[in-house]
Amino acid sequence: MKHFEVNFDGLVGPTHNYAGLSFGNVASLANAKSSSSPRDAALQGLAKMKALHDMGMQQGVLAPQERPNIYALRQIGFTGTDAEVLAKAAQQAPAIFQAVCSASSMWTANAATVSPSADTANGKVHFTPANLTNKFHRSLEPVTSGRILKAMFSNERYFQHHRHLPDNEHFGDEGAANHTRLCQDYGLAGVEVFVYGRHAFDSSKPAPTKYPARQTYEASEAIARLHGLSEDNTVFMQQNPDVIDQGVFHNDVIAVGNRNTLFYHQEAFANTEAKFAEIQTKFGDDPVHFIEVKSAEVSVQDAVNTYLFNTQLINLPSGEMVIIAPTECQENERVASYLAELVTRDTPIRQVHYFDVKQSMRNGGGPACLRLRVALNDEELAAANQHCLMNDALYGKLTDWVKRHYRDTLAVDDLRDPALLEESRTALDELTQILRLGSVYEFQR
Ligand SMILES: N=C(N)NCCC[C@H](NC(=O)CCC(=O)O)C(=O)O
Repeated sequence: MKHFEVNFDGLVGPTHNYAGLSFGNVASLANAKSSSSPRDAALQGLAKMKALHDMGMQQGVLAPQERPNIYALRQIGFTGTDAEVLAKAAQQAPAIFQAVCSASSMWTANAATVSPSADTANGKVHFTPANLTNKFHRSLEPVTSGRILKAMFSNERYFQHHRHLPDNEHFGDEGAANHTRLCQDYGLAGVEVFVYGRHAFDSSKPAPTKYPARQTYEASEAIARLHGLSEDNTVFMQQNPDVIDQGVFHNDVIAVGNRNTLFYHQEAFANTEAKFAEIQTKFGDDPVHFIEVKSAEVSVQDAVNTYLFNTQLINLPSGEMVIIAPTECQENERVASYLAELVTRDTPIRQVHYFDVKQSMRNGGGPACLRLRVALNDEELAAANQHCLMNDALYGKLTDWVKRHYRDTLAVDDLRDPALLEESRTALDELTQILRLGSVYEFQR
């Protein structure tokens, strides 16, 4: 039996914009109110997916969500036709209106936490959509994320879907952005590492003071319970509260793991030594490569600005491990020279590939934010929705679809245009046919 890690990248939605919605995410606040290009954003994302497919990787696509979210506006009392609801909300509650327009579902590392069948008690692949309660605009995602994931992984013999955790900050869950899995091979039981920012039910424990800790310990524990993980293959680690206060709003902004390698910044975690010892014990006899980047080599600030750790660490079919990095890393002298040197060191990482995902980066979303990892064996892969898997034909269809439906530029003021809602629905209706998802959107139900 063969085993793969399949990366499902989020397709950027037609309303991609910069609204400054994410307190604690430095890029989101810095670029607030700039104009965006939904078309370029979607094409940049597709180019990355196609390039990984061309490298021989299994690559998938995760559909975006319907925005503006009229239903959320109706729920809070705006009435009338869809156009009237939009106009009233834009005028009376502009900040809320911008939040319901966000294309933030593109960052699919926050769509769900996924545990592969090798780790779970019942031998199925488990999915729990993230509730994303810390940000209103993101809390609108989990129901549709769950529907889309079910439409992609519908076979109950192999896949089990859970409801998202209680919609409350005590169970704040940010999905795979705060979860990484170390293993000797994708098909073997691995160690699932959950990284949380604070304890919700114990205020005596350390927590950041300036910016929010989005992921709680209690949420991480709940996911491990739901997925039927055993204590022997689960580790809970706290993120260093000081780095959250420096703009590290998700753990995947400061650490990334793949197979036997954890690439991380010296300041990433609290209680690092004891937790790494636990990871090594649970991992087994083979050594885990803990690749530490020292603050003297790359500062936390440079890591946050360039997303050195929001890189994808992947194994090519040849077995070589490579880093997929944003071009921001190449443009920063210290980070670029660090990476150039890293691949000459005695670690499993052999190459660096740079990608332009600047449209996403301006909202604090690097290559790793844009993808949800799902480790599957060949039977499970065959049971998944094949129309969501990247190949030359799908790439052609999706680039054509983007060019026909997406605007080249979008200013925050354009969001109030009722035509944008219609454009978005027309595009998504066609997309569900291309990806054979069925009626996953409210407007289709
Ligand atoms: N690190 C990972 N895995 N994901 C990045 C998510 C970025 C996203 N930005 C935003 O939602 C900004 C939207 C705006 O400001 O318009 C967030 O903060 O949740």
